Amino acid sequence: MEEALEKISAGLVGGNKGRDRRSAAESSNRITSDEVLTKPLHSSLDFFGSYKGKDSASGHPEQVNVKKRKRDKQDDEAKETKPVALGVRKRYRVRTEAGLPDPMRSFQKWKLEKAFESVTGAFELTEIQSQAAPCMKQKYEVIAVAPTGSGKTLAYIVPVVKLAMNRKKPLGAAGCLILVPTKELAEQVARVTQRFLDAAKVDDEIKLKLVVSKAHVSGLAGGGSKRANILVATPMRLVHAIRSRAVELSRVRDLILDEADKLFEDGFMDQLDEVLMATGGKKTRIHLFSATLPPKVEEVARTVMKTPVKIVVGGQSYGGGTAAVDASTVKQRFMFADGQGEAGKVAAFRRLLTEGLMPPTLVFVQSQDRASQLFKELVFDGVNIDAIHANRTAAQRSTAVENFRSGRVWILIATDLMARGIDFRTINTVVNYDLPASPSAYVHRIGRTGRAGRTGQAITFFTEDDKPLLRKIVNVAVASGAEVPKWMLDIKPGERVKASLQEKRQPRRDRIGTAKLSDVAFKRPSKKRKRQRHNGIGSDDAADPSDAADDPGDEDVFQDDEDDE
Ligand SMILES: Nc1ncnc2c1ncn2[C@@H]1O[C@H](COP(=O)(O)OP(=O)(O)OP(=O)(O)O)[C@@H](O)[C@H]1O
Repeated sequence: MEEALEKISAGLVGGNKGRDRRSAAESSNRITSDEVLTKPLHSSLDFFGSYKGKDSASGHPEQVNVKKRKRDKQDDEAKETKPVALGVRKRYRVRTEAGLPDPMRSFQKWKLEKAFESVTGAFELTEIQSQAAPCMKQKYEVIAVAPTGSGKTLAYIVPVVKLAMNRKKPLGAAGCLILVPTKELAEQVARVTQRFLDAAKVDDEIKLKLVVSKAHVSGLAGGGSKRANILVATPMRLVHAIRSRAVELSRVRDLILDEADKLFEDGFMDQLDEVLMATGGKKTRIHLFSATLPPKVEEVARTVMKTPVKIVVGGQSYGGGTAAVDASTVKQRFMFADGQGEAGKVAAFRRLLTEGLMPPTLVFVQSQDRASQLFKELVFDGVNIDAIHANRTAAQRSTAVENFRSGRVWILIATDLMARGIDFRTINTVVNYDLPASPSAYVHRIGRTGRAGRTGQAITFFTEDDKPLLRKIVNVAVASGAEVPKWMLDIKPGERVKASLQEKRQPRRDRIGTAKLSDVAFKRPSKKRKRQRHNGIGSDDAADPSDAADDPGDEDVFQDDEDDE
């Protein structure tokens, strides 16, 4: 990550100035990558981005821009008196900077409340929606950190649609670009956006295009992107489209980086750089949305933002960054599942099954291989089970997701491909069969349950080998209000040192199997049970072990799936 950040800071510093960016970077005013990484540009902001300085006219970027934006006063945001706005923020645990637009209570004044209601089934906005939407509408660049399942997607979709509706002259090219790390998430965001456009009855004027496959890129080639107002894309596919001149991004006014911290990781960095170069330079506002935000990502992102404002909902700090977890909706449990090595984990999982694990259940493992092995191990147990990871074809992944959504599959085994953004409202349980590789991976994985005000539970297995990293993850759980046994907080400091080394280097694990299951209190079902059909899963030579947690290389695998589409 460090390496990647240095790469982007070296490449991007000098500002997001579109095609003249390189020359700007070469100018004598250029900030070196060292400066970016060691000297916070916004040292006058406290941890949550509140302004601490005394002199608002001293060149502080947010303050300057707040003044400039007085011209927007006539905008039709819900205006509330100051004390009411403060009360709303306090009640909502929203931390933000002074002088920003007041939070909105509904989208009534934008005449979008009915569309919003028809998509969400709700009239009231969530915290992040109430604060991020008016900021985006008033043309700030938003850094939004809010819990998983708190409606961040519509927090950026609604203002972007409102801005497009207000545009007097068509831009003649996409005005909004939404970038997300996986194909599954892009499809979901596009689906939500299209539903919102339809419900708002603006689908004739505001066109959406999805760019996640070769076919999509070819479809854009004949000037298709000129007829699209909103593009939703994954980075690699978009880069292909840029290189083949299938898209025109110079008119992009709002660039939304959803799961922003992921997009700033190694595998995506060069692509992100290329996308930024193709967008509209100074005229492009960049927005970051995520439930987790490491400080270095924020620092680097701010170097390419012009009017950044930070909004944090219910955030806790972890490892110096911000994570938004809502422990009131996700009950977190940790289970020691060792004793028999990997067989101990299989036994523990079967115990959960016999005790009545609440489906639908999403089970996370650390690699494609392990997803295949666990599937093979459980497929005879009489539960409807499937697996999803980047080594399956696009069609297999879509079927797995569809079957899980519809309830035909109760237990879905997944790699971290499914850890971010994916919205299955009804997931009751998340099982971290393998400990996540980092606290942020933990936050995103457990956030697949307890969404949109529902409750759910997250059960995390760990073994002796996991103890060093466990402490960091337990810290996030505790900070979010979860209760853990005291001994977990007593892991020795020496082990904590090891944890920093081990992060992202997950332990080598034995193959998942039943070799030592003699002591397991679970009756294996008859072998006669018909084997579930499961294309592509379970072959020994199947997978590339590098389909590890948080591996942005997952996207590379997507590129090979064209024939399925
Ligand atoms: N105001 C609202 N009231 C109730 N439900 C809502 C509201 N806004 C959005 N939702 C619903 O909440 C669910 C989660 O929304 P969304 O996927 O945008 O969450 P998110 O914050 O982006 O989560 P993640 O961090 O996991 O990506 C969706 O099913 C969405 O329809």
